[in-house]
Amino acid sequence: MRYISTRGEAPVLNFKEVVLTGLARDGGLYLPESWPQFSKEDIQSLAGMSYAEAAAFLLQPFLGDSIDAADFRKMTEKAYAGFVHNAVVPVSQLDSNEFLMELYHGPTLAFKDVALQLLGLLYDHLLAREGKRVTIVGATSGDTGSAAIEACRGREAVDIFILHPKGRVSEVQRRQMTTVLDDNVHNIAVEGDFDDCQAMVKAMFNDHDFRDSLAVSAVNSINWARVMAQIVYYFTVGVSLGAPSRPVSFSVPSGNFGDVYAGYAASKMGLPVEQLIVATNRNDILSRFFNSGEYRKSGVNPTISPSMDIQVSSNFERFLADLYGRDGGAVSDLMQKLDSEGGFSVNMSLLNEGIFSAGCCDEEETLATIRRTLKDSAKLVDPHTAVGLAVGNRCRKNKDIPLVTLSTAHPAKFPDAVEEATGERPGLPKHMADLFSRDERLVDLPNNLETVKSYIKERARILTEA
Ligand SMILES: Cc1ncc(COP(=O)(O)O)c(C=O)c1O
Ligand SMILES: N[C@@H](CCOP(=O)(O)O)C(=O)O
Repeated sequence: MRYISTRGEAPVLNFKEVVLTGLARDGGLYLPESWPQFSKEDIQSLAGMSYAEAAAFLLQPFLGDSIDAADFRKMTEKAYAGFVHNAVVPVSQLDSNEFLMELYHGPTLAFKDVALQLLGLLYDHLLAREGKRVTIVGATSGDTGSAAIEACRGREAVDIFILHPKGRVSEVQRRQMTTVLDDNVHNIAVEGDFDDCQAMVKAMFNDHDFRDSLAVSAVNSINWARVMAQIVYYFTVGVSLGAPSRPVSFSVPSGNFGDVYAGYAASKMGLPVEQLIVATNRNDILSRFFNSGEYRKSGVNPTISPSMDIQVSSNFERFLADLYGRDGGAVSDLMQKLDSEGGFSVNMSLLNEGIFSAGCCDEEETLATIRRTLKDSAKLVDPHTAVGLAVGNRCRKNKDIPLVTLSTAHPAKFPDAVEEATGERPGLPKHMADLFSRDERLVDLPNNLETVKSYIKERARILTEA
């Protein structure tokens, strides 16, 4: 499998290179040159497989000859061994044809673990073989950071620097990151919002001297391996609800457009998907786009679903690349317009035939949905999941087709919102019970690219131990 940049100007890479590279050198994102195809029989065969087996089976075509199949199979087994539920991603039923995909049974209680537990092992495997080291630089609105830190802590070949928007993640999310005291872990609280953090990370990749001297790599969904690993659960859950014999719809709480893009990839690979519903909080650039064709930035508003407080969605560029027939020049022009004019429009006729629908959910509806889900289905959900449930119900076109809402985080990560909605304060699981008494280590830095770069350069072992 070969990987090309959305902007068409960066070198074509193989899987190993794409995992270690992160953002393409032309500022674009890598994506596979073509989508692997799975027949009905292939998809049906997933029914008899464990999650780890299904992951190895579905992801094999993306690896090319970068990783031996038997080695990769061992990696998927190890990656998912730490999930507390044997099914890894179980499904629960809320109503007659409504389901929750429970993505929060990994070590940090959010869907990010599904991909990052595997990515940590991929780094080990690919770096050890060549005796290399990388400096990971990532941005988080709360969940990617802790999942990436958990996956990379203590790894000799990796230093990890995570930027989060100061005061804009939940206290549980912050502590999950800042109480990891391994020497290779660095937490930076930036005076700004998530978009500022993500823009700084991208700027570091676009500074070629900086990225080359530090061997900068990415744990955000700009790294293709992140999106790739997220494709698997659409298939396993789809099959458990009758695919490939009948289609399934998914409602996906969305911010950076990585998770829902993985669902789109699954449909391109052969999974029968009726609807992919993009559910946003009041940071609604994606919902506005799918309903009007206009993609236009506005300021980020803090909400009770803080991990989706995003207005510039990284993976949207991957979707644009497909929308424009992989025309790198057209994608570059649109991304340039986004920078210089704050937005752009696409012709609605390009979107009308697609499987996407979209909507947004305000704070009141989010709280009401948490409350109603507990009352009607005896299930406590987090605010991100509630956004998915509310919008999914509004945008659903056919009630005979199963609707699966992705439950992207455990309610205990957002205890204040859940308590406000229901009066119940969800407790942390045993392995995190002492989270609030652990020591924290982090640094506060201004929203200034050069200051953050200097901080990283002074600490990255690839430079200090050279
Ligand atoms: C709990 C939770 N739900 C939903 C999302 C949105 O996912 P994506 O950024 O892939 O659209 C995030 C952040 O990524 C998240 O942490
Ligand atoms: N919601 C995310 C934001 C980063 O998204 P990513 O999927 O690109 O890593 C978070 O919780 O950090």
